[in-house]
Amino acid sequence: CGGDDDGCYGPIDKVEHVRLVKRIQPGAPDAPYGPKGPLEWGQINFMHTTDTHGWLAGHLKEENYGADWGDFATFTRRMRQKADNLGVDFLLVDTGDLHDGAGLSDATTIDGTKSMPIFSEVEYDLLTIGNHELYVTEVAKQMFNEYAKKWGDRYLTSNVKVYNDATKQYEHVGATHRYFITKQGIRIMAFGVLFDFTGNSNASQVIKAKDMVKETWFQDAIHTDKPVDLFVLLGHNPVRQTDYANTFTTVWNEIRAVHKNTPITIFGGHSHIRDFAVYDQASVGIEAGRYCETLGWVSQSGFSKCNSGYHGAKKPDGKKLTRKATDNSTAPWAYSRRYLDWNRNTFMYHTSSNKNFDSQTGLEITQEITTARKDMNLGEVYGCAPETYCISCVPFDDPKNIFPGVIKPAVNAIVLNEARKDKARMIIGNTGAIRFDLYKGPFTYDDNFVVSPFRDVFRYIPDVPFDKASQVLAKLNKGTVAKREFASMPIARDDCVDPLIGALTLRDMHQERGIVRRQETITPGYATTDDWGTDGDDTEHTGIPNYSIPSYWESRAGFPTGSDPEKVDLIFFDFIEKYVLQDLGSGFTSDMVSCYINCTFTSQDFMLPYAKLMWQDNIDNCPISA
Ligand SMILES: Nc1ccn([C@@H]2O[C@H](COP(=O)(O)O)[C@@H](O)[C@H]2O)c(=O)n1
Ligand SMILES: [Zn+2]
Ligand SMILES: [Zn+2]
Repeated sequence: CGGDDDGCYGPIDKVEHVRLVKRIQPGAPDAPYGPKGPLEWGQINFMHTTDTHGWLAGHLKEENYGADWGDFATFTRRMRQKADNLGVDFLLVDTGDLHDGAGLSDATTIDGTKSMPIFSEVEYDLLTIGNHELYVTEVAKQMFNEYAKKWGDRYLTSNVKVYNDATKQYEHVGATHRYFITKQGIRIMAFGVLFDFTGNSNASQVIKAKDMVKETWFQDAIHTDKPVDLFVLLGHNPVRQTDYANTFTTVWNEIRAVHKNTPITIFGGHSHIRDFAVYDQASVGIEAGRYCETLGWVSQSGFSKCNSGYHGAKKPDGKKLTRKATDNSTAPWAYSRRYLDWNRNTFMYHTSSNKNFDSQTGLEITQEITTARKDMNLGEVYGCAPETYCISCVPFDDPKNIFPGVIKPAVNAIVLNEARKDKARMIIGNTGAIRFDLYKGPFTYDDNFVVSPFRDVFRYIPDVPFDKASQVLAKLNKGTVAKREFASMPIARDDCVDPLIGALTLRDMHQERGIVRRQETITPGYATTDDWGTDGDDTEHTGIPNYSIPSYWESRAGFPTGSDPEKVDLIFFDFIEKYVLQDLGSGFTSDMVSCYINCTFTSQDFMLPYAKLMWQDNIDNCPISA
């Protein structure tokens, strides 16, 4: 057991990158329980990715999401070819958040240096920007100077500007909008909008949607003399609109006020869920999950020579889409939607390609990923994790929850300033900084970024009276400050608000996320409920529990036994410094805050030493499967 193709999970080679997920061959006895049936093709067909966060190597420990960017590139090419053969349109769209979540994107000095050239090898038709492209100035500039140039008018950043060092002005990163005509004659007007994000560095400006829609270019675009058969609205926003998340509604209302019947098809993101929302009988929106786990599919028919420039096949595939957006729709538009699991079996099934699936380009991209991972030592093993610890599959206080199970003991053991080791300390973090479950088995350099990808510096205030410090966590979790500051964020529930974005917890409302190891029968995984019901998942899964978690965690160390200390060192990520200070109240100011270990010791730096310290048992014979 150990090769790529022998049907077993191989051990991780300490230095070499070895695919942990076997490359599934169709028809193999243990091929995953697969898609429920062929996709329904329409006159125009969209595939959608969002929140890929650097997961281009695929999920090396989860077979059900095991395809890599090379496999995906092959799949998209084959689907494009299939569309051409059917005489219909095919558009591939992405809605941002390309970094922060995996070693490939985050282990370089500037995020994306290695991953972005690989991402960019897939030919997208439309893309838009996510908040993770704007936290760090160098990343925002990379998008502005390199990828916006490369993607040209396909990159739509209607409300996002970046400072241009040459002109000394803030300029739209990509295009504000794009008018184009598809191969089959559909005349499209497209926009790309980011939610009202405020956590960006000063290298960028995010214009609120309510202000953007008043701008001349936008009004001109929706009042254009050119014929528009379809509006495509891309956005790094949840498609399910609430009082807190209403960017799409704002833009949608403006378009609808002018174009009463023109279809508006929407592609969202940011809340990391599978979702499909119906806006009206001529408008639907899809959100395709996160982390290269999901590929979204939307097809649409109803175009004719009376209502459009469409000149392609009337009934693609010999069938006709029949499902209207709403039950009482009188509009001609019919749709299908599907959430595809990101694995080779899915890709092969939907292209009927069997053993001939791989393409030269796809294999080359896979090779590039393998080489990059090797160069970056991403497969290097630092420890053998004794258990699987998850973020939300068990309650927050369960020993198998990642916060009590790993994060708190790890910061207690590793985040220590030697000069202050005799002081009692409290460490506070936002749960949103911990991005993924940690699996039993080899803990690699890559896993460090998978679990804790950000470079959030540990800062502290020395000698805070315990009675003040001990109130901070509850106040942060109550979120009064956060709600005021982030009133426009997509907040799901009061008890599980991530005040900095608030969106991850929306997932709780819609679905259960599963961990998949091997798939011989129906397995745990996404079991999605959306506006059309429960039939959207391409591969059926049983769900797994998904508990809500608070927005912040706290850990205590160096406390005297049996009593509370008079004072503590209060340690926290710089990312939440503003809120900690506000919740400490009067008497606490930013000049009291300094770096705790040093100003380069960040949330990327505590997991690897912890693995080296605590997880050395079985290190040379560390099994990956549970
Ligand atoms: N330096 C940072 C940046 C972000 N976060 C966390 O990420 C959340 C946003 O992620 P999305 O993929 O949903 O856009 C944000 O709310 C923070 O929780 C962070 O911890 N540190
Ligand atoms: Zn995201
Ligand atoms: Zn986001």
